[in-house]
Amino acid sequence: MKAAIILFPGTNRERDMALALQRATGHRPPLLWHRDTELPSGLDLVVLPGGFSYGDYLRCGAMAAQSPIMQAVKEFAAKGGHVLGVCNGFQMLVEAGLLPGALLRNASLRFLSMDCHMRVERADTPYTSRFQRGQVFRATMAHGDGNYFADAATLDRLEGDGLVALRYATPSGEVTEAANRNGSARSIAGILSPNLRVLGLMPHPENQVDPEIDGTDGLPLFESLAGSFAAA
Ligand SMILES: NC(=O)CC[C@H](N)C(=O)O
Repeated sequence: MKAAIILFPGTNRERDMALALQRATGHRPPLLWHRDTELPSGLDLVVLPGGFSYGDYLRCGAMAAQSPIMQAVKEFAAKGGHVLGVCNGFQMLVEAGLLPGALLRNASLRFLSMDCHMRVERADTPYTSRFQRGQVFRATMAHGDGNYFADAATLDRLEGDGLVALRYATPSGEVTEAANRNGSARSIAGILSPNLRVLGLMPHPENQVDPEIDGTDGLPLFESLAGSFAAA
């Protein structure tokens, strides 16, 4: 799998993301600067990592979505390329119109830095094939604006088309209000594009990829990706 990670001013999770991808694929992806206008040829996956791009002034991700590289990312996605956005990267994907909805301020109006659990809603996607459907995994959330919002028609379409990839849940897999710490609509933690190739999620699976640091709950996501390209 040939992946690249895009760096914006204020991105801070690119190294963790590179290590997670390296763990799954055996090689370290290059970093691209947001002012680049082209993606390397033969790329399989573009990653928009977390952070505080442009200091979160305006809305999180709104300015990054206007960066020169985003035009190339949109073209890449339109041609069927895989794009993963985590946290600030998810915010960029919605700001760029690659995924629907918006990430509002957390319902508590507080920045949340804590572990959460997510339930895998479908395991037949390039990002989740190494999980079981209904499996719960732990990840770290660290965001001020992670409260997923979309109008009822959009939420119904996402649900009806099976595009809700991940939902906040208890460790035993129940979707409860208490498990949904940021107040997201329908407890949505991550959504997919209709072709299942663009995934945005708020928690950080790249935090849990090393048994010696904080376990490997997030590793199957990266292994799923690596596996889907190895099989291609
Ligand atoms: N860790 C992140 O990517 C945080 C995203 C964004 N800065 C927020 O606070 O919501």
